[in-house]
Formats: sequence, C-alpha cells, structure tokens
Amino acid sequence: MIELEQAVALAKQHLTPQTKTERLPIEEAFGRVTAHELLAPIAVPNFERSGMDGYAVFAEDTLAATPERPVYLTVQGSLFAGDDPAGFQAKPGTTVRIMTGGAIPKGYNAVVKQELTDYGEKTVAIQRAVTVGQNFAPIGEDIRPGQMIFPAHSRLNCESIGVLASLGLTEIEVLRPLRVGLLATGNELAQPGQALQAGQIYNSTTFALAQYLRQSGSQVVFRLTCPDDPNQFVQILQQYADQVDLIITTGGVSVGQRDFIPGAIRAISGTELFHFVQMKPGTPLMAATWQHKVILALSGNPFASMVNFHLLYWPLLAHFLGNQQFNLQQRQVPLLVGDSKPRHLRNFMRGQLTPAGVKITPGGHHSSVFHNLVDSNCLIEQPRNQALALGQTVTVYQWPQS
Ligand SMILES: Nc1nc2c(c(=O)[nH]1)N[C@H]1C(S)=C(S)[C@@H](COP(=O)(O)OP(=O)(O)OC[C@H]3O[C@@H](n4cnc5c(N)ncnc54)[C@H](O)[C@@H]3O)O[C@H]1N2
Ligand code: MOO
Repeated sequence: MIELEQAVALAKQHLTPQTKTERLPIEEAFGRVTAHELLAPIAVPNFERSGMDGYAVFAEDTLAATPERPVYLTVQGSLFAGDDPAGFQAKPGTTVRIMTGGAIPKGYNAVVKQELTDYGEKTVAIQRAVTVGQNFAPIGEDIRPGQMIFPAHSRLNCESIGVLASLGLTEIEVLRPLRVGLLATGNELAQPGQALQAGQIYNSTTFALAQYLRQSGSQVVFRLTCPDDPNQFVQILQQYADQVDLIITTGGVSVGQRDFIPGAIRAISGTELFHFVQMKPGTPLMAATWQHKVILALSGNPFASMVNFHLLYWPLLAHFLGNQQFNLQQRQVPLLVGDSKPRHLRNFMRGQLTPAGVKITPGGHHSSVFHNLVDSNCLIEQPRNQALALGQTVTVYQWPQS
C-alpha cells in the first residue's frame, strides 16, 4: 500500500503535459487554458476620450474660473461617443461640448463636467478650474499596446473572454483539453430510465464525474457502462485507445471474485503503477499505464469513487495543463461541527467549508452513501490513528469552483 502523495506523483510521471493547441472562437474558450502568452495588439482605448459629459478644454484656460467669476469659452460644436473629432481644431479660448466616451479633439487636455458650467451652447460659462488630464482618459487607459494580457497557461474566466473582445480578437489559441473516457463497471448497474431488475442499482457516480470533467474544461470522450466482463472491458479500451489521454473506471478493483480490472489490465499488457493506497475510503484505488495513457481505476462505492477522483484528478489536471489553479487547495481551518474516532488508515470525510471553518456533513459517512455529497464542498482529512475533535484545526481539500 503506498501513500497518496506517492500515488499522485507516479500518475503524474506518466501523463505528459499537454503541448498540442487549437484555435477557438473566444466564446468557446471559457474555462480553457491559453497556449501562449498574449500581448495586447492594440491600445484600449486607442484614442483620447472623455470620462464625463461636459466640455473639452485647455486646462490652462480655466485656471481663474470660480462660480462667482466664470471663465467664458466659445463652443465650437458637439461630439458624441463614436463621432470622429477630426473636424475640430482645438484653440485656446474655445471648447467642444463632449459626451462620455467621446473622442477628444487633439490639443484639448481636460474635460469640465457639465454640472460645473451653465450648459451654454454658443458660449459656455466655466465655473471651476480643472487640471491637465482631469476627466480625460489617455490612449491605453485600460490596456497599453504590447501589455501582457495573459501569461501562457492562463485559465480563461468570464472576464477573460470580455478582455479578449475588448482587444478586437475573435479567436484565441488554447491547449487542447484532457481527453477522458469514463467507464462504470458492474453487472449490477442499470441506466437511469431503465426499470431496476432484482439486485440492480443505477449507475450514478460517472454522471457526477462527467460533470466535474466538463466543468474543468476536459473532454468526456465516452461515458459507458460495462458488465463485470474483462472481454467487453478490453474491447471498449481498444476501441477508444487513440482518442483519450486518461481512462477513469469505477468498481471491480478490490479483492472480490468479480473484481476483474487488475487482471484485465495485465492481460492487455498494461503496467500497474500502484494498487491500494493508504486512504479510506477508496483504498483499492489502482492506476496503470497502457499505450501512453493513464488508467485510473477508482473504487466502486460512490463516495470512495469521488474521494479517489478528487485526490487524483485535480493534481493530474494541473500538471497536464501547467496551471496550479486546477489543483486542490489545501487549507487549515477549525472543525466547527462533528468528530471522528481514530482510524487505522488516513481518512477523508465529506465537509462543508464556511468562512468560519468546516463542518462534517451530516447524513451518513459510509462510502456507499452518496446523496449528502450534494451539500459538501470539500474533503476533511483525518490523519491515521488520530481522533478528530470539535474545535481542532483540520486540513481540508477544496477543488476549483467553476
Ligand atoms: N473482502 C473484502 N471486501 C471488500 C473490501 C475488502 O478489503 N475486502 N473492501 C471494501 C471496500 S472498502 C470497498 S470501497 C469496496 C471496493 O470495491 P470495488 O472498488 O471493487 O467496487 P465494487 O465492488 O465494484 O462496488 C462497490 C459498491 O459500489 C457500488 N457501485 C459500483 N459502481 C457504481 C456506480 N457506477 N454507481 C453507483 N454505485 C456503484 C456497487 O454496486 C457496490 O455496492 O469493496 C469492499 N469489499
Ligand atoms: O475503501 Mo472503501 O472505499 O472504504 O469504502
């Protein structure tokens, strides 16, 4: 039995970080990872613009302006956002009425907001002095040309897509996603929608896993169910061999008479990396390599599957995409609700992380109990042979939130 950290390190060694890239329309790039650093191709804005509805002026003209003794300027005309300012010549003693976002005619160096004037149309009374640059957005106020926008391997969030649009870009080159095949094994598994036969349960875990995969930008190449039959299992693996980087199976990996996965992987000349990890639940976790792919064989019990998945998938994904934002976040927080007696394996419990600390999720702790994971957002670690008591500091692991 190996330690979890060793297991993660071994799996990482056999998953080559992604180098293949693809160009995507920006609206399809959410959640993906940039292939290269991106330098701004243009300035934003690429013209000098007004930050207020008011009057474009030479700040020097307004120095003496007070409410009692306004300075009077000749209004040359009006400019709205989107208008070309080329028709106006900035001259001392003049002004142009301008709206927020309007391009300032070359030469004016400040804007007086209209509330500090008499709103004059031919001549305007300026009632307050402005300084050079006031209410005046220079070229590149938001983004300077050539500015680093995203380093290579940045995760694109909602705002990133907006920033790409602000630069006028329609496409971005991103890393190709991790391609994953999901395979639930077990004769007892029925598909939702089918009537349950005696002894059957619905396959549930790979539905949750598929959501985590998609949410984190990975591609679910297949999500299939297979009976406890090594031949069918091998057939599926061979059919999809060229289309996946990672295969995640559930069940059939323990010591039962139908736990066929270790044997089936040996039969196709896969190389076992580890089998049985010092953790509970999900002790029978196994990993292998086969045709340059990693096979993660998760324990079948739903909570065991989820614990195995979170503790292996996120570090692997961070490694594959070269971005630690995809990794689990480890934190030390007080235990607010619940306790646990000592156990002889390192134990992981479902938890509810709040700003004040973490609560052990109520509603059952067996690895076969799935439903209360809905109310959980982290795993709480219980070190081997140690109790967990209320108020003590515990280590929690949180996966990236979308
Ligand atoms: N003699 C022993 N028996 C067991 C041991 C042991 O050490 N000695 N370990 C137990 C532990 S702990 C676990 S965990 C399970 C792990 O077994 P497998 O990983 O081989 O999983 P299965 O036996 O195939 O299934 C376990 C359980 O989970 C249900 N299951 C499986 N797949 C799904 C799915 N996709 N959706 C919902 N539920 C699923 C399955 O029906 C079983 O009830 O072994 C113990 N036994
Ligand atoms: O190791 Mo099993 O996964 O406890 O339930």
